[in-house]
Amino acid sequence: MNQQSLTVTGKERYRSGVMEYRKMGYWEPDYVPKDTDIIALFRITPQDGVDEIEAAAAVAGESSTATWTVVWTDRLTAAEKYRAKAYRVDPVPNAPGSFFAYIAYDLDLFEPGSIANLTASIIGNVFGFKPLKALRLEDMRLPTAYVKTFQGPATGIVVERERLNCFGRPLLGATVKPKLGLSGRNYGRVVYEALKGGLDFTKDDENINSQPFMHWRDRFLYCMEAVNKAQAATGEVKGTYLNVTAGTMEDMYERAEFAAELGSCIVMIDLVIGYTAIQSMAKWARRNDMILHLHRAGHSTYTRQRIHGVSFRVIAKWMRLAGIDHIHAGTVVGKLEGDPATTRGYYDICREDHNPQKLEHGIFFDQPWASLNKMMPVASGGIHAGQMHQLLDHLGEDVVLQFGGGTIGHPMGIQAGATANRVALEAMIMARNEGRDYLHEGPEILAKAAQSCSPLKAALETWGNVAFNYESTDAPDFAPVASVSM
Ligand SMILES: O=C(COP(=O)(O)O)[C@H](O)[C@H](O)COP(=O)(O)O
Ligand SMILES: [Mg+2]
Repeated sequence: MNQQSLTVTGKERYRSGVMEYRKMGYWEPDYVPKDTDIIALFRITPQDGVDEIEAAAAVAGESSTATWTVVWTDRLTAAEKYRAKAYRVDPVPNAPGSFFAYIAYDLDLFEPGSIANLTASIIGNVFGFKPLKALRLEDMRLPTAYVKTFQGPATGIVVERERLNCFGRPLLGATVKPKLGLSGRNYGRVVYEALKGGLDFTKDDENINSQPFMHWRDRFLYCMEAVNKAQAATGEVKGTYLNVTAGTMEDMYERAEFAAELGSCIVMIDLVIGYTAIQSMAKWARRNDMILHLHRAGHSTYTRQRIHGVSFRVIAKWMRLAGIDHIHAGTVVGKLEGDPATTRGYYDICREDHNPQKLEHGIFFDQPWASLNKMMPVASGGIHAGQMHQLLDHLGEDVVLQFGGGTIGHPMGIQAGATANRVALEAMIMARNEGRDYLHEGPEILAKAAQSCSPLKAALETWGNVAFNYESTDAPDFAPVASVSM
């Protein structure tokens, strides 16, 4: 592999016509990234006959200053500085035809505090570029100087726990089911039963907005009545994520304001509303002392395949910058995609002050978070009480465990479903706190707790053996290798 600089200099560089990207200055193997540079790691799969260095240089070019031909107007700018620089290309181990390309971008290329601006460069035109068969954004290093231009999570894990008065255990939630079709009053009944039975939160599903069968105001009114009644009945702080996703920003603000007026401690949005709308809602949430929950609806359309799209670890980083408090981050054991090591990487991005490089979890760079609040990961999608030991082991304590079908589908009713989950969780936390090997003794711990809790007994009988054992499509297909330090 040619690791020499090929950049053409002097008068020749600006001769009109087409010049390879690597000759235009987008391939600089000697470049040492500055502390303030943004670094992107792409997995590139060039078309047959396109060499990897040219492909990497093209990605650097098309995601920064270049077009397909030489333009003399470059000379009116600090072009050497503004050009993104591909500085390292490694073959992906065990994946012939794929390469990791490291590209550094000067901080000046980006507007402070704007995910929209960042993404317009990094995942803009370049993903449709013909010389590439496929392109995947695997990871990014966001420098402190850039991180500090964002607000970060509106509330954060510490303050969320203080507001909820809940410490030392994962939070418990449930998604109201069926996803669509319930009237406001029946919907509120589901919320009340689930909260009264022992959950901390219930939530709207991603596609509940304001449909003919239940307009949003009805939902909010019945849900908050249920929250207030459940709080009075249990003496605990409860919440329900009111989904304020709507067709316009104005509608979302109107819904969020009504939620605040009714005393809700949390509102919810879907990833599909877009980065700018997400940032606006995060600012609103900070101004209004509101926890902001994000459902990642839509992400699998571009995060799931190893060779093309954007890794969810990058989306998680962008969302921490943008100001989300809760983010769906996978369950490992549930019904949706989730390789254990890769998922662990996502959770670390949400919850650590600083992420050290950890290739085995898909973390390619040291990532400082520069005092931005932490995001609470949410585990949701096909989980049930019988998996409590595995969930605690994989996901830790600062997480919302969210059982939709696994609460509402309980044979003895919704309250019983909630109680089964609360008892299973508390039994597991007690075992952990007593120093027991709860992962291996898990089934035994649950069986013992079920002896004095008939809802848990019924949950284990109904779902105890349900598992979703499929091969992951997003586990690394390469053995992690020690990387060269930058
Ligand atoms: O409705 C559910 C889960 O319902 P149930 O608990 O009945 O399966 C959520 O939309 C998924 O969590 C989304 O997936 P993810 O959290 O992975 O984004
Ligand atoms: Mg859902």
